[in-house]
Amino acid sequence: MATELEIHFSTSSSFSNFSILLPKPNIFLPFKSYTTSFSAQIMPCKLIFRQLFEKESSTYTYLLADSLHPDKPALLIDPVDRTVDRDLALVKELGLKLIYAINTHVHADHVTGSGLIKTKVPGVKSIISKASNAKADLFVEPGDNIYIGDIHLEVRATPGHTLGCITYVTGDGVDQPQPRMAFTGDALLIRGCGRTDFQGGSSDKLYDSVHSQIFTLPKDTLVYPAHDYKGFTVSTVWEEMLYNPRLSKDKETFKNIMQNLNLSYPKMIDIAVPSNMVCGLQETKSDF
Ligand SMILES: N[C@@H](CCC(=O)N[C@@H](CSS)C(=O)NCC(=O)O)C(=O)O
Repeated sequence: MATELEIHFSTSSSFSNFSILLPKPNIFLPFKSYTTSFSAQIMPCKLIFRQLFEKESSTYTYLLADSLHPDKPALLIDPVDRTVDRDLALVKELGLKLIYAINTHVHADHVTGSGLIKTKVPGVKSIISKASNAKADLFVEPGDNIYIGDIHLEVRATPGHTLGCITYVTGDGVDQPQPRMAFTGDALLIRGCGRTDFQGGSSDKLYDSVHSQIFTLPKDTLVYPAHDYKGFTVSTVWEEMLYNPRLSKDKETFKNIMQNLNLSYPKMIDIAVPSNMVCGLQETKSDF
């Protein structure tokens, strides 16, 4: 089986990371460099990270894996049923072992791919919050950690878009990806946030969730949402605290903005919600 030489470069002045994958057996040479020249400082950079897009619902799925672990364990955050084959092909191509298919919440606009993934890759466990009341193999609560090899995601409760919304944040520690990364689902979008008009939504709760659980993270924490409708891919806690047109305001102004969004219901809501309550398997045989 082909293995990869993975070289990571990062600059001290920006948040960007990029990697070059070369076909070489079993050798990892991680570097950290500043500006254009290699520095003597060599730091392990373990994370394989990919942001994947599903265009009909404008949903982001995230692939994370520990490249230094012999098994290369991986997880997918918010997979979509329509793009499961693409995502699994990537997992295979990169030589990863998928262990978890996890959701930030019960989606209303598309069907989760986690149930379908379980039928295609035996052994994968689906994960959702206990507060969602949805079915899955494993349920997480605030303070829990999800491990893939030596990398972990911390579970933070961020209700408000739905009752059971959670944000997954990469661990706090020198051996964890730097800067930290927050997978905010629909709680915090880039220059926006999830609507609060169904599924137990509450603008009051959403404001408190984002301010207490996300805006308290280090300012350089990268914000990766579940959707973007304008072409943005990533933001930071600092940027959203300053420039989010809803959540940078005081709570009363925020509640007023949310009350007057006047959005039409997602086209797929009547199919997506019941299906996602059973891990996306309503149409096929559920194993729960
Ligand atoms: N038009 C889309 C649904 C768009 C939408 O309502 N998005 C949700 C997240 S998915 S439930 C949302 O919270 N949007 C916030 C906003 O400010 O746009 C469809 O028909 O699927």
